[in-house]
Amino acid sequence: MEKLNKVFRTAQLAAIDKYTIEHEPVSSLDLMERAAGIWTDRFLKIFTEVAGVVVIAGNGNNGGDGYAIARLLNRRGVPVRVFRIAGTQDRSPDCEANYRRWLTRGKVEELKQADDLVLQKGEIVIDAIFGSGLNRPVTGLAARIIKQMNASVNRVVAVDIPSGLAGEDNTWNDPETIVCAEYTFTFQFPKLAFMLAENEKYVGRWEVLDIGLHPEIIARQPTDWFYTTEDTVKAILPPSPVFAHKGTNGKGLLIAGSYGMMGAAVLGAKAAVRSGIGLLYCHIPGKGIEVIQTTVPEAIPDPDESAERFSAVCKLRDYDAIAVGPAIGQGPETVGGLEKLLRTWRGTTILDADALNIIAEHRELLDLLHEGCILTPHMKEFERLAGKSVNDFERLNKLSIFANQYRVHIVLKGAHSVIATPDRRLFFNMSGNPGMAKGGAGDVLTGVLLALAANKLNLLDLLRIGVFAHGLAGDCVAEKEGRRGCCAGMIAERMGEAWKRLEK
Ligand SMILES: NC(=O)C1=CN([C@@H]2O[C@H](COP(=O)(O)OP(=O)(O)OC[C@H]3O[C@@H](n4cnc5c(N)ncnc54)[C@H](OP(=O)(O)O)[C@@H]3O)[C@@H](O)[C@H]2O)[C@H](O)CC1
Ligand SMILES: [K+]
Repeated sequence: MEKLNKVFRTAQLAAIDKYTIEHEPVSSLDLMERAAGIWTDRFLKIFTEVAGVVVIAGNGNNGGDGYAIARLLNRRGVPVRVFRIAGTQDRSPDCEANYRRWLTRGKVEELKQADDLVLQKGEIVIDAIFGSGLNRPVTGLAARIIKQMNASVNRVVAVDIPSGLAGEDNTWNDPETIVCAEYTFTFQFPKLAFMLAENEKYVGRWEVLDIGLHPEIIARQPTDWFYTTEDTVKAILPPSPVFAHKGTNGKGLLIAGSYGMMGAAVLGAKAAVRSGIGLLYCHIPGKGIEVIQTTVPEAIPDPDESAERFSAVCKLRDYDAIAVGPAIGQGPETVGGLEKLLRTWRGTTILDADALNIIAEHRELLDLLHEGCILTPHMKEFERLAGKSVNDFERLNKLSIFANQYRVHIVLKGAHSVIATPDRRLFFNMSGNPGMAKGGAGDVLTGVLLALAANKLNLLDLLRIGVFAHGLAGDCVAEKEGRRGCCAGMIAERMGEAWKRLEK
């Protein structure tokens, strides 16, 4: 059964805690103890040589976690120093309880000014000032202390969320007063802010720790944000049919390439034939036949009447899906060809690269989009379609509005590629690595998606599967060759390895 990996708004977390406390049942103090224990175990697994830690604790429950973590680390033999920020308000009840428990083992030093935070070489700072309860930008002494932490060379590890970072929208925030952590161990759910590239400098590497919040409330709480992991894909990937023949595995058409730009067609075709398509037709400019035949012999060339570019698909066979766009250019004949295709073909249509650039320039074509359309822009292509955004969070909003307005599915490609559905849900992808940020990687994705669409998977499933598998293939390349050496051709080559890992 598919496990829905949900991302909740931080405002929903208190209700999830409350339900767990009442229905498990468990006291809130014991829940905090459990969370701190799991956090401490994971911290010591990742940070194996810890000379000492400095916990900076706030007054809310994030601070409570901090005091509990201090005690648990101290019990495991780690030298611990604990600081609190002078002049702040009363501690929450669970924070107070853990503050007192800590005082039985050590002292709490007060930071009256930022300079009081003097860190020893090798000490790791554990940031437990603010967690998911942050509701305004950090100011005053706490802000100065955060700046001091960020200026130090010591490693910083955040409890739940870097202090000062809001879980979702940071448009109103002061970037100078957010902790820049090297690692964040977060409780139960990733926060939406972790998915946005602009917050990477604060969150660092992050991991979700399962602290056993109640499954009933997790299932019941509504959200329109989800994330896709290997488990998700394994659960939704249909098994290969035992009695398959090339007809049952679907027939797809890839419209790609122009004279001198045939690489995109080759990459897309290679990826498609390695992703389970039964029959792949490649619509390429007349002069491109030899290129395709020599590089992807599995593909059937469907040459355009034009020797140099895409102008029209003369014969629409009984395709199950069509992908159009990689390196087709934006000349007038090609614009005409795309328009005709959108008017005559209403099946699953993957629109990428130049197809999107053409639509952005010829906005009347937007009206030809239909529910079978999948748009796969990278950030710049999306901006051409929907306008500039002040930050990643605003772009995410624009993405979901655009998908809803035109009733299409969109994959916004990036570090955590995100799928937007017509009903305004967002699905963040968890595979892939920075080594994939290379020319041609998008063409490979188009080929993968075409193969899955030809297999007649529903659009949301095929996108979650395809985007994840593409990222996984990139991870397979990076594991063997390193990130620097990763290139699009290698990702296409390794699709088979990714599929093997995902198939049951
Ligand atoms: N289920 C879980 O994930 C668990 C999480 N735990 C931990 O609990 C925190 C959330 O704790 P909470 O007490 O709700 O919030 P904080 O610790 O983040 O903040 C405390 C208070 O600070 C005030 N606040 C907010 N913003 C600012 C600011 N910019 N400057 C100063 N003060 C600020 C605010 O109070 P106000 O009355 O002043 O508005 C906050 O209430 C979570 O992150 C986890 O670490 C549990 O330990 C286990 C279960
Ligand atoms: K924190």
